[in-house]
Amino acid sequence: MAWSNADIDFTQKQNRYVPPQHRSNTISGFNNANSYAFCNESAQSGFSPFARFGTGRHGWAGPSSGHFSTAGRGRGRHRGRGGRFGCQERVIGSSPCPNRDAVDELEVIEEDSNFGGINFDAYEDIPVEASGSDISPPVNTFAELDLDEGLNKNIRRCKYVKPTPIQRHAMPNAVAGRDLMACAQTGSGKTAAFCFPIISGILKSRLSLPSAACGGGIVYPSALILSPTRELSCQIHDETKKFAYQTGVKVAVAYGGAPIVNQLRSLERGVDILVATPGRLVDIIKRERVSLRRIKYLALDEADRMLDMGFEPQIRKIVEQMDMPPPGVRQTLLFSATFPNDIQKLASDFLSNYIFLAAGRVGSSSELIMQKVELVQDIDKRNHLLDLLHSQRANGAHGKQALTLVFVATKKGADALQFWLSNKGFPAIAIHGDKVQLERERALKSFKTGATPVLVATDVASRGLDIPHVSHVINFDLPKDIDDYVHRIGRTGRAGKSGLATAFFSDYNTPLAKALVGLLQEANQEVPSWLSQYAETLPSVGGSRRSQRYSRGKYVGHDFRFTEPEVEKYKDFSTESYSDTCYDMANSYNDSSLSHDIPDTSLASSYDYAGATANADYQYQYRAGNAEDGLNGYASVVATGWD
Ligand SMILES: Nc1ncnc2c1ncn2[C@@H]1O[C@H](COP(=O)(O)OP(=O)(O)OP(=O)(O)O)[C@@H](O)[C@H]1O
Repeated sequence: MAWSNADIDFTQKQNRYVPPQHRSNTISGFNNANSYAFCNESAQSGFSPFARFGTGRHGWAGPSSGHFSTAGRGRGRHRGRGGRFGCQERVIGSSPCPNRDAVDELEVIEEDSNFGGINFDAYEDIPVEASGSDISPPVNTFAELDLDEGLNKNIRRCKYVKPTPIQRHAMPNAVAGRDLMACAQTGSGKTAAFCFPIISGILKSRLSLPSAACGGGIVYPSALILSPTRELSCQIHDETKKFAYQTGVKVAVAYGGAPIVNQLRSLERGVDILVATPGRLVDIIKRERVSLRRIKYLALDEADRMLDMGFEPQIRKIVEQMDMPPPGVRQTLLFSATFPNDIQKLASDFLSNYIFLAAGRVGSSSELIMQKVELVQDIDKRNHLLDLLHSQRANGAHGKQALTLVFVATKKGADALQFWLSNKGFPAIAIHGDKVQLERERALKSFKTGATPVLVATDVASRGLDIPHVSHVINFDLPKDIDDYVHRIGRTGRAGKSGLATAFFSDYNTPLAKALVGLLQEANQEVPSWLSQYAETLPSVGGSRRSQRYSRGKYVGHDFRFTEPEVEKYKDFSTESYSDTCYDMANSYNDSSLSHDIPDTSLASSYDYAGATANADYQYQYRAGNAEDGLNGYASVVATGWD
């Protein structure tokens, strides 16, 4: 069902977003989730494809500036956990206990709380922006979606009682057959947001089409879900199988590093939904074991990653040159927690008349994650890490084994740190692109079960992985790109639970300072004064283009179609220009960080270059930069080790 202008209350004025802790009981804005409103002033004068939705009790009061208050973040109704990780650790170069109050007030929602452990209150106040034409209104319950009964049963089995904000908004539109570009914070339920509509659509079309059609040894799946890493594909496969349990919808997975024979065998049994990494998918298509000719649903998880750097040519090949029906014929669903403008632009090639959704600010980190940044020079990092782990061990973790995920820049660094930690009495295991798949799987399993409570990882584990009980993410080496940081810390603070993220900032991370300050402020986190000084006194000498969005004091917060320079081009689509705050055309692509002289500890950059597999098929050079598209900085970057 699409909603019309008549459903919209044009009378509301745009207000600033008021963080939950600053709200009184007086309700401002809209009273319940059934009220929709345009919050930008231009919308009041007539039609606009933009809508913003309140997602909870207080509704969306509409930020005019998009800046969240940097004041305290009390969430009174929850019990505290002061000292869980404590502030007793030695802090090098930063004031001790910079965020003690925040620690004390952090909520702890245990597994056995309502709704399968998800704390929906934590999401209630997240503003959702939707743009596009004929947007379906959000739902408050899964029942409103009119899903297949088998799927509904599985949703209940999974203890999904109520949809998260991104699910409330994305699902009705996806069920209505619309293409989506959807952005929501890490751990906020994006997987189900694209899985449920796909399963439901397949079940509904069952009446007219034979399932998992097979002909001449070739299978013709109806849905393809692509993700950048093997582990993430396995996870999505597991999740999708749970949701499709006993519905007759067949789900299979194909990913590199594992024997292809087994995967082909499982495909032979028929497949409706194929979850895959791009490299292995191309392989099985070339072997003529799978055809994409009947794809009705294409979902890209971590879509910005899939269309960034090394993956984009491969994705383009799969989507445009391998028999897949074109946009408009198939339905395309793109999801991620980050979506820089330049990638949005690229992504629009794969979409048709799509709806853009953003639950929270595009690229923002969850406020459920307490972020600490500490000034630690490279030479001190190991000892500092040890102090943190000792302190954590001393403080205990509610009788549960707290899992700590430590991100480093290089595979060598991961192995070395793992070995060193183990020798120091902290059982650790490493995961990176040089490990064979079996080792990677073992490492993950050992970490998940708590057998090895410290996982040292490169960025291969930074996106999408949903590991319960990861209570602390430590950026031993910070990534160069702020979006990578957002994904890394997003391995904690998931599904409404709180988490802690500590970053070791050294002089080499100077280019990230401004972006980090912006992100911390936006997420209501304490900004150490020394970090502000880095940001202010040392101008950003490069940094990735995405990092620069903060340094310019503006956020990528919106649908790129309606950011200033694009309005002309998309005139037919929108008669209004969007007057809200967050313009950021990615017009500054100079990424000198890629050519920086950087120490060995951060050599590999966030793309785990050295993870390059021997198979040349998996190595893609991003298109050589040219003055026209401004992508000079990305020439010669090889992004591998993911698939
Ligand atoms: N409606 C719901 N009710 C209860 N639990 C949910 C619901 N939706 C998702 N979850 C759970 O929340 C967790 C996080 O979900 P998911 O992995 O889909 O997050 P995500 O947004 O894709 O995160 P990332 O950006 O890191 O990939 C999962 O354990 C999932 O089972």
